[in-house]
Amino acid sequence: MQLEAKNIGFRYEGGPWLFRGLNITIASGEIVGLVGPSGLGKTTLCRILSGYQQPLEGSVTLNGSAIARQTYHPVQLVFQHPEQAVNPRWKMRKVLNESWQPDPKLLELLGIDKEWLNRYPSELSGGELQRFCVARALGPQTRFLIADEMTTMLDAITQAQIWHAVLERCAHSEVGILVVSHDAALVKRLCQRVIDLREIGTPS
Ligand SMILES: Nc1ncnc2c1ncn2[C@@H]1O[C@H](COP(=O)(O)OP(=O)(O)OP(=O)(O)O)[C@@H](O)[C@H]1O
Repeated sequence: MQLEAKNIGFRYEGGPWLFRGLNITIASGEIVGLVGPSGLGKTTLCRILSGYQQPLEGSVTLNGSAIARQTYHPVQLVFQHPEQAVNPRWKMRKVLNESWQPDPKLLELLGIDKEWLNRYPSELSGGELQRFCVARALGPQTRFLIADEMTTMLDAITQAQIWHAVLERCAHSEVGILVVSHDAALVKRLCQRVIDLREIGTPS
């Protein structure tokens, strides 16, 4: 299976083109890095790949077909700020089970304490909350994971634990991963190949 962005272009209203004619392909089971200086459009590209934003030009397809918008999205995005990704009025049990019921083994792998399920998001640390966002994104229908600075805010131990869990799960189900990070060492350690946005986006 392939996630493919073809000839995509995007600009925010009134702003310059962030990229045009951009092509990127990720295959099942592949771990690809995406790097580039701040403000170039990495997060915007992640939002386009995962269906949160529509490109102004070009298309994003899965095995050549458009991705249905109404159903569980096979391209899941986890970004840097988990507190912005959850409903503050829901307890964590409801947040966790929003789109699928993660199995106990995954919760254990991610170090999710059962006691946290009865708390509200504001009663958890950023690292604890991010574990839930990762679990939520790894449903059986997930084919690609877009990790946009997913562990940037976290300490080294939490970062290692989360990536260990993600790599194990994704390898098992051949989920392809796009790792967006300013941490060059992390990208080098995790990724089979690395794309520099400066080399694929050609604003004009
Ligand atoms: N909703 C928006 N409306 C207008 N401009 C925006 C919006 N979101 C982002 N931008 C602008 O688009 C550009 C690209 O932003 P984006 O967050 O995609 O970059 P980035 O490469 O991910 O940056 P960083 O590495 O700092 O996270 C920036 O100049 C930003 O100010």
